[in-house]
Amino acid sequence: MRGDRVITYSPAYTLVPTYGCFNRCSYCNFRQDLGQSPPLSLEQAGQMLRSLQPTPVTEILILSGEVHPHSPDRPAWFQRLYDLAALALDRGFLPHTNAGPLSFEEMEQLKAVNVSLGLMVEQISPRLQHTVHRHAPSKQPEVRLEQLRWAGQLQIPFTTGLLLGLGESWDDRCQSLAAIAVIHQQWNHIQEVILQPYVPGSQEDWGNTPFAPADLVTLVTLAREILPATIALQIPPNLVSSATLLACLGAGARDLGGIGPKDEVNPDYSHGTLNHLRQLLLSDGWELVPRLPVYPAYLSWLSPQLQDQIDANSRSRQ
Ligand SMILES: O=c1nc2n(C[C@H](O)[C@H](O)[C@H](O)CO)c3cc(O)ccc3cc-2c(=O)[nH]1
Ligand SMILES: C[C@H]1O[C@@H](n2cnc3c(N)ncnc32)[C@H](O)[C@@H]1O
Ligand code: MET
Ligand code: SF4
Repeated sequence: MRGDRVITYSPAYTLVPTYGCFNRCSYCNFRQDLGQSPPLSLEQAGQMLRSLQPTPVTEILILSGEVHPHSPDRPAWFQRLYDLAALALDRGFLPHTNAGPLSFEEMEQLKAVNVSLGLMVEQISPRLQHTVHRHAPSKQPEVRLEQLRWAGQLQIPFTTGLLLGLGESWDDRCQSLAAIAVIHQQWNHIQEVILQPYVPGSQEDWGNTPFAPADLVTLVTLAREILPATIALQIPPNLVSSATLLACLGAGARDLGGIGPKDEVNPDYSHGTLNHLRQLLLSDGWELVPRLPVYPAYLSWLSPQLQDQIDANSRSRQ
């Protein structure tokens, strides 16, 4: 059954350095106003990591609200991102950070303590800067695409994706995918593309209609045509029905992303049990298999220290 019937997921736990964010994306269920969210201390993180040590978790997803690039608070905010990733590594986990746009130097520093980094392109249509991203300077398309280029230059295995249902057209979606494909062509660093449907949550003001499930299946088909075959397509299983998930797999999606106790981005939609997912996939002949937050093709890009850590990690979990 192995081979072309395998679907992967990453056993993950999410650490949130801060929910405070200077952007206000209309659809966000995560952010708090700056100063309202006490930062996660290294002591708290250390305790949490200790409690995760006997579990199958390998990935620590570090997902953060953002401080303005020119704010005097930026260096302390960045230092915490760095320290949390270093701590997670030290405790035997593999960090993946998605904290919004970084400077080139910040990205270079995080490469030393993360096995991959991530940033959603979301959509490259500039029209959204006048609607859902009116108060979100970090979501300027050119800023996002520049992040992808810098990650390529730095040889950082990278996760990106589209956020769907923001008011974009089919042409916008295809152009966003094409922009990712063009950048990947130059550096070969995009390991996976997430197709993330907008679903309404209880913490946002926007409350738009959810992205249509049939359109998600169509988009998987289109993405498979636009992106090279080596890039995995990821569908978050907690945001779609069982039937839609199976249809997306049938259309070419091959990964379910990080699965853990809480989806911090969509806290109203918890992941079912792994057993339930495994059974569902099995009913269509798919085998659900854990993976690391770095895809195998990119291991040689990591520092010798990170490679050693991955070796130790796989030995301890055999
Ligand atoms: O549990 C989640 N994991 C999210 N992840 C983690 C993802 O599912 C994987 O665990 C990592 O990409 C590692 O392969 C993201 C990673 C990114 O780089 C960018 C966006 C996301 C979004 C989510 C998300 O909404 N929920
Ligand atoms: C971590 C990533 O999650 C996405 N994101 C933020 N809010 C939502 C939502 N309500 N639904 C789906 N995805 C969302 C953004 O694209 C962000 O970059
Ligand atoms: N703030 C970052 C982004 O939007 C990551 C977390 S979003 C909940 O890209
Ligand atoms: S989606 Fe990310 S950038 Fe936008 S408000 Fe939420 S935390 Fe901030």
